Amino acid sequence: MSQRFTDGLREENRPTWDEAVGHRFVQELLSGDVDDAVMSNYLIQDHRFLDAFVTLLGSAIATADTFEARLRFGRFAGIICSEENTYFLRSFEALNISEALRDRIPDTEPTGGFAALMREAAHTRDYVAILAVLTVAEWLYYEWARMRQGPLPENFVHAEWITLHDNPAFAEFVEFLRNELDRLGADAAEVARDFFGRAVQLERQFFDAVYAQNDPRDAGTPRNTSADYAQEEN
Ligand SMILES: Cc1ncc(C[n+]2csc(CCO)c2C)c(N)n1
Repeated sequence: MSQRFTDGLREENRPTWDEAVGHRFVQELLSGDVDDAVMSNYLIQDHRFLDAFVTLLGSAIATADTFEARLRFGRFAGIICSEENTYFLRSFEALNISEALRDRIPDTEPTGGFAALMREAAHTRDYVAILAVLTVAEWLYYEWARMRQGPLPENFVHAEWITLHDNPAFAEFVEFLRNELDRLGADAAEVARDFFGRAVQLERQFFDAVYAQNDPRDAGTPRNTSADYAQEEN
């Protein structure tokens, strides 16, 4: 049997893919040991990621070449715009992160890079480019979430972020995305490889960035001397 097109894409990006799936953040999340400051950094940035992601999903709804695919994207958009958003809001409350504080935290470079990539893919109006980015974002998360061997962490902030990406409905959606990209990608391989590869790089950088920052809950206090917050003085 010949290799799936999406398996080939992953193989081309294997080292970076594995660095993301096996990232320190993932390991600490699965064992329930992520520091609150790190989790806060992650969730603040990821909540913004979601905004551009929903834009990308909208473009998938608009460009899909079958009614069946359009319906699946539509149902998925419904879930993300409801349950997932409340997860973020409940987590921000548990971590004591107010909306005002979130507003003071700038985007990290990977957050900005991801938003730009997703907007670029959406703007192409090319279903293959859109699928390539969506597939990385979903498949890579499914791969790390299903690596868990021990019990779920007790903290809901950790546990729910794992179960959101490790459940039968999500697995089925990942399989659907891969099938779509398998079906259409080979005839537009350059576009698929370009967007897929850039998305994998950004996934790894996104995890790296959460360890490169201060505790966001210190934003605006003297300890945080980053020029990123200089605007606050004005
Ligand atoms: C940087 C980053 N990459 C991928 C995902 C995964 N993801 C984004 S939206 C969505 C759908 C519902 O969970 C999923 C799985 C993420 N959260 N953050």
